[in-house]
Amino acid sequence: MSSGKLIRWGIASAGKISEDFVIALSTLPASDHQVVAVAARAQERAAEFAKKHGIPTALGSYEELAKSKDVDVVYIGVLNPQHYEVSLLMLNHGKHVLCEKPLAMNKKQVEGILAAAKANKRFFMEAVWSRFFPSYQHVRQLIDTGALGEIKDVQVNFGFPLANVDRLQKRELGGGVVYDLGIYTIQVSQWAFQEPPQKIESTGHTNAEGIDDDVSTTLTYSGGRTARMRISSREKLDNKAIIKGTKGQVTLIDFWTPNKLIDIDGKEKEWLPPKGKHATNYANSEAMRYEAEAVRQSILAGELENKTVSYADSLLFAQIEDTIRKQIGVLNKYDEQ
Ligand SMILES: NC(=O)C1=CN([C@@H]2O[C@H](COP(=O)(O)OP(=O)(O)OC[C@H]3O[C@@H](n4cnc5c(N)ncnc54)[C@H](OP(=O)(O)O)[C@@H]3O)[C@@H](O)[C@H]2O)C=CC1
Ligand SMILES: O=C1OC[C@@H](O)[C@H](O)[C@H]1O
Repeated sequence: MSSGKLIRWGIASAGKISEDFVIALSTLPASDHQVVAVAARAQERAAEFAKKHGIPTALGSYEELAKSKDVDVVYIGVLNPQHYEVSLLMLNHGKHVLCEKPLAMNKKQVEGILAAAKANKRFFMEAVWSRFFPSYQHVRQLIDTGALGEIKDVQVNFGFPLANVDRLQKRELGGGVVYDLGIYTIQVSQWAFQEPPQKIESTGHTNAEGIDDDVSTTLTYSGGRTARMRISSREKLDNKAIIKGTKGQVTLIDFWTPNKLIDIDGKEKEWLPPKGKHATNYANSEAMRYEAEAVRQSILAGELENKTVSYADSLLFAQIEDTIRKQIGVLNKYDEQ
């Protein structure tokens, strides 16, 4: 660590979400967060990215980033099938890590990553950024204080027309709507119920390559309470999460990136993150600033995990994803290893 409160980020991949994460960091105080290096599979791409964002070092491999002495924590924005190997690479070189969702291709890989984090005594977190929004923190409070009563039902839909996005549609790129969008609907249900589901029932459709592109799942919790979810890369859905309790309900609007909610009193409540210097590739990515600051706080406190997205959370997310994929018949080579 270079100073009392500064953390120095390295960025693994020069892709879209990596760029958005750097833009989000630029909205935080430079005395707290600095991006010191970016690495890509090709040096030129890293150099172009570094030039645009004023990053001092551009590296032509993730290995060089892992070995860098200037980096405290690595943000991993590579494609899904590479999350496992790049996480291990960084952890085994003593870096703290924030890795994009879905953490890995199955629960077994998640276990391997978490074992490496523990063995190396390094902070590790799956980048489930939604949970760090002020709106999610508000919902947490409503649940924990009993203001919503007993949570009975969660209804959540997440869909966009993403048929032309290769990383969602192609098996070798880690495609599948369960991996890409399902993680969000699962995590919001778990945010509400705070216990593992007792039953998981899914039906789904696949694309011509046999990759899931529209899936409906019901998670049943104790006492017959349910979360009903639909995810789709075929069409736009309402993208809301409605959390109903015995005393009231709350609705997260655009629930994966919710600046807004409809509160228990029926009124809208809004929190807006500041804009960065550049436009982002994905909607509202500046709000990744909340998770970035949580990572800093955890690292400064010497924590290996953050309670908002804990190791146990990531293991359960992966287990639910695995079960859904199995139920709809979308398994892949990682499931056989
Ligand atoms: N939190 C959020 O809101 C979002 C999260 N994501 C997650 O971020 C990750 C990356 O998504 P996104 O940035 O959209 O992806 P990109 O298509 O921008 O690719 C990201 C990086 O992956 C590497 N890559 C690209 N193609 C290949 C390939 N064929 N083989 C191996 N590596 C390849 C490249 O790394 P290099 O630059 O080193 O060449 C590329 O820059 C995914 O895991 C996704 O789930 C995505 C969108 C939003
Ligand atoms: O994380 C994500 O959030 C927004 C979606 O458009 C994208 O496909 C997904 O990766």
